[in-house]
Amino acid sequence: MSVPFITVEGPIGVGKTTLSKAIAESQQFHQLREIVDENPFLNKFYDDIEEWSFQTEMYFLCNRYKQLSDIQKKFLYEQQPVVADYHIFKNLIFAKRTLPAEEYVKYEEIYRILTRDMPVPNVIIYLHASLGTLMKRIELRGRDFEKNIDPAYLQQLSDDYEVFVSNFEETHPEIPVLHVNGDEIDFVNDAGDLQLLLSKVDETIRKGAKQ
Ligand SMILES: Nc1ncnc2c1ncn2[C@@H]1O[C@H](COP(=O)(O)OP(=O)(O)O)[C@@H](O)[C@H]1O
Ligand SMILES: Nc1nc2c(ncn2[C@H]2C[C@H](O)[C@@H](COP(=O)(O)O)O2)c(=O)[nH]1
Repeated sequence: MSVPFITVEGPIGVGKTTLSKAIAESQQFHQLREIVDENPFLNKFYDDIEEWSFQTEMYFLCNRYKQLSDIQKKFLYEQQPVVADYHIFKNLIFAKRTLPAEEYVKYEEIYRILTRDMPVPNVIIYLHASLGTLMKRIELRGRDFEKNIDPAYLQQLSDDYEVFVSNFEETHPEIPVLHVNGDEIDFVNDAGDLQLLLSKVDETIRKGAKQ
């Protein structure tokens, strides 16, 4: 049995951080949260994606590399379960969308080198929702730099996630992926929905831990 390492994935604002916190609390797992507000390029990125994409993607990649290396040493090697609000593959989804092709090729090489010995999750929870729901939640969260987020960019990323996750499931059949429709399940305001979801997560963790 391997120690549970769960990642919650999905497009911007879908509820990854919120759900991973709920899982961490109910299962007594360590919660790994991605660093967003500290990213010095994100503000500028949303003003001019073309100009700032390389710095932004490299920052996210280096930061996640460091976080996951630490998690491996301090938690997973010690048999302590972890739930993260991202899978490192999200770097490729964003970078493919934001970098010019020739830069993406270089970026992907660096990504492969850095992630070669990164811990691999044994369960993925994939949250998805309609554009309307994502926009509402981003507004609710109220981050300044996301105020003028382009709905087309958000929709493209959502579509990219669908394609990526479907390919991932084909290439990694041993890793269970729990799909959650965020339009239908309100795990923030409906305690019944939350309990139902947590029990499905629990079932999926059991499946994943047998790998
Ligand atoms: N299932 C849900 N139902 C209602 N509100 C939600 C739901 N999931 C998240 N939210 C709200 O949407 C906002 C964005 O959630 P967050 O967890 O930060 O998303 P992410 O980490 O995917 O970007 C937060 O204000 C959160 O309370
Ligand atoms: N260009 C990139 N932007 C990213 C990446 N990871 C996150 N982000 C942005 C998207 C949101 O504005 C904010 C928080 O992300 P959530 O998915 O947690 O809402 O940061 C990335 O790799 N590249």
